[in-house]
Amino acid sequence: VDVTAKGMDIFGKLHSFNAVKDASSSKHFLYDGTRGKGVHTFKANRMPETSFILLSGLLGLTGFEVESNKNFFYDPAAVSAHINASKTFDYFKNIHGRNSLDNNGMKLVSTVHIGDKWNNAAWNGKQMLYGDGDGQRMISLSGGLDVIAHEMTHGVIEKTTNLIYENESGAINESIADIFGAFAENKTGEGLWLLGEDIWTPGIQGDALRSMSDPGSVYIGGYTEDGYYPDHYDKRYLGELDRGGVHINSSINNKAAQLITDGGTHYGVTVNGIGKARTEKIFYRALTLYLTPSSGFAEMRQAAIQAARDLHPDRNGAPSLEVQAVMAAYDAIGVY
Ligand SMILES: Cc1cccc(C(=O)O)c1OC(=O)C1CC1
Ligand SMILES: [Zn+2]
Repeated sequence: VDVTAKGMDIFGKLHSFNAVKDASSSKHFLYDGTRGKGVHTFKANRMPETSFILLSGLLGLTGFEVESNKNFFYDPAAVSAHINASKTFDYFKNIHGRNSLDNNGMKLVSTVHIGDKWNNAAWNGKQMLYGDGDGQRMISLSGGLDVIAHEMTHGVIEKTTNLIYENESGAINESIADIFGAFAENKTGEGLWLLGEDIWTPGIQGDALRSMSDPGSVYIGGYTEDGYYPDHYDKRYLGELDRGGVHINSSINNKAAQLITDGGTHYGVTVNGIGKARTEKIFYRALTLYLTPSSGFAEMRQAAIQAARDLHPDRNGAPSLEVQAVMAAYDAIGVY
């Protein structure tokens, strides 16, 4: 039976959400049967991430049902994961007409409290996994809507283009996940372009895991020449760490997405922005129609231009403002 349940998220905010009451008992489950084939959130009781990922892959282990007291859930990390998975489901449904990750209502399974102070979140090919963070560098990752939408977008990518998760195609994979992570969170102001800001270093304000608008403002140490995330193709990381820099070079394409949206001048190239509503449709169409598993930066440029041209055709032989913005943005990051 679908009931309305309540619970606090990791920031102490109270939410009402759909849950299910077991017909034969008064037990409630964090299962929302109203979105696709369901949004179901579990807990892993700090099972080591290696064994959880192994058992999840081998036996389809998802963890344990989250306890409730009648219809009140008192596991904030689980409530956060449940709320944010529902919000991301709604984003893909309402904005892109996509019914869950596989466009066939696929059940959204999340498991929180994986590992001990695990500073990670991951999509393991079947579900979302969240660590609690160590409390210094990160807090419970399920509290970041952009993190959750990032993980779920890895699921969408797998079910569509399935960009190979290494080197340039891996960087495009990561960038697409950041782009829809940011757009699903849909914050106004600077927060829009920050990733993980809500769950990153609780002791420091204004910083984040990554910045899409100013990648070079985030220090990552010895991975890159100057120790900062790259904001131009000529500054890309060419080593083999991080599977060929998938979380590093993603910042280059992230900058292009931010320029297409907001406009701006980058390395002397000026882009006239076209706003979020048109940019997110261009990237969704590029992902689902034009990218291929081995697509790198050059193919990303062509896919975005083609998607923009489909949605905003040339007029009297001249490219539309949207196509011009895409071309200029990729010029600005040095991808021709
Ligand atoms: C925190 C984290 C660690 C390792 C991999 C990922 C991953 O999913 O690639 C990850 O999640 C993110 O990057 C989200 C956006 C903040
Ligand atoms: Zn990722």
